[in-house]
Amino acid sequence: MSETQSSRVEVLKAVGITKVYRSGTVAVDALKGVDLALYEREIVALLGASGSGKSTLLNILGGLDLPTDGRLFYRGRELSALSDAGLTEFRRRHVGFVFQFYNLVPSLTARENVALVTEIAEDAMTPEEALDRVGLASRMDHFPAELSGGEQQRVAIARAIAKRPDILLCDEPTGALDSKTGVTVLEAIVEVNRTLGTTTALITHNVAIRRIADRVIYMADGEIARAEENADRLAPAEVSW
Ligand SMILES: Nc1ncnc2c1ncn2[C@@H]1O[C@H](COP(=O)(O)OP(=O)(O)OP(=O)(O)O)[C@@H](O)[C@H]1O
Repeated sequence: MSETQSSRVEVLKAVGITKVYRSGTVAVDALKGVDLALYEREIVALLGASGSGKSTLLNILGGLDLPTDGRLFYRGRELSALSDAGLTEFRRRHVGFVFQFYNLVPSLTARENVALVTEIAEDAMTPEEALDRVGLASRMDHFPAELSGGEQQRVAIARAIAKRPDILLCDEPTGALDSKTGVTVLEAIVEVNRTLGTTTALITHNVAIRRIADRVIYMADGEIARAEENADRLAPAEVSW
C-alpha cells in the first residue's frame, strides 16, 4: 500500500480490547489491551503462536463475540455501544466470515449454499455472480461432497462475499488445504479484495502467506507484539509453503 498511514480511511478500530474467558475459578486473559485499526481496501495478515489470541480478536472485530473491556468502532460509529440487535445488524450487513472448515450445508449445491445468504441480504449479488468471482462458474450445481477442499472453501468465500461486505475476516482459510489448493483459495480472496475493495484480515499459521498482505500483525500472549508493512504484495502463486 503506497498511501501514508494518515491518508488511509479507518474501517474498523479497536481500542484497548481485552477478553477474559472465565470457567469456574479459572480465568484466561485471551486479549490484554489490543489497539488495532483496519484500513479501507487493505489485506492484513494476523500471525502468532497457537493461543496468542488471533481468533478471539477476529471474532470480536467481526461482532461475533463481545470484548470484556475496550471499544470498537466501525467507520467512526461505536459498535461497543450497540445492543445485541445492533451488533447483529452490523455483522449481517458488513462482515463476511471464512473459517478453516467450510461449514457448507451438505445437502445443498454450491449455488444453493450461496443462495442461503443472497436471499436474505440487501443488495446482494446473485449466487451465480458470487461463484463466478471465485472461479466456480462451472461447478454451481455440484454438492459439497463432489467438490475438492479448495473448491468447497471457494464456495464458502462466495457465500461470505455475496452480500458485498465491507470487511472479510478469514480464520485459517487455507489451514486444511495443501499448498497448491491453498493458492487457489488465496487467489480468490485477493481477487475479491481487488475488485470489491473489501478490507480483509486473514489469520494464518503460515509465515510464507504473510507476503500476500499489505500489513502483518504479530500477536503474542494476547497482545500485538509488532506490526510490519510489506512494501510489495506477492501474488499467491509466488508464495510457496
Ligand atoms: N471459549 C473459550 N473459553 C475459554 N478459553 C478460551 C476460549 N476460547 C479461547 N480461549 C483461550 O483464549 C486464548 C486465545 O485463544 P484463541 O483461540 O484466540 O488463540 P489463537 O491465537 O487463535 O489460537 P490458534 O492459533 O490455536 O487458533 C487461549 O488460551 C485459549 O485457550
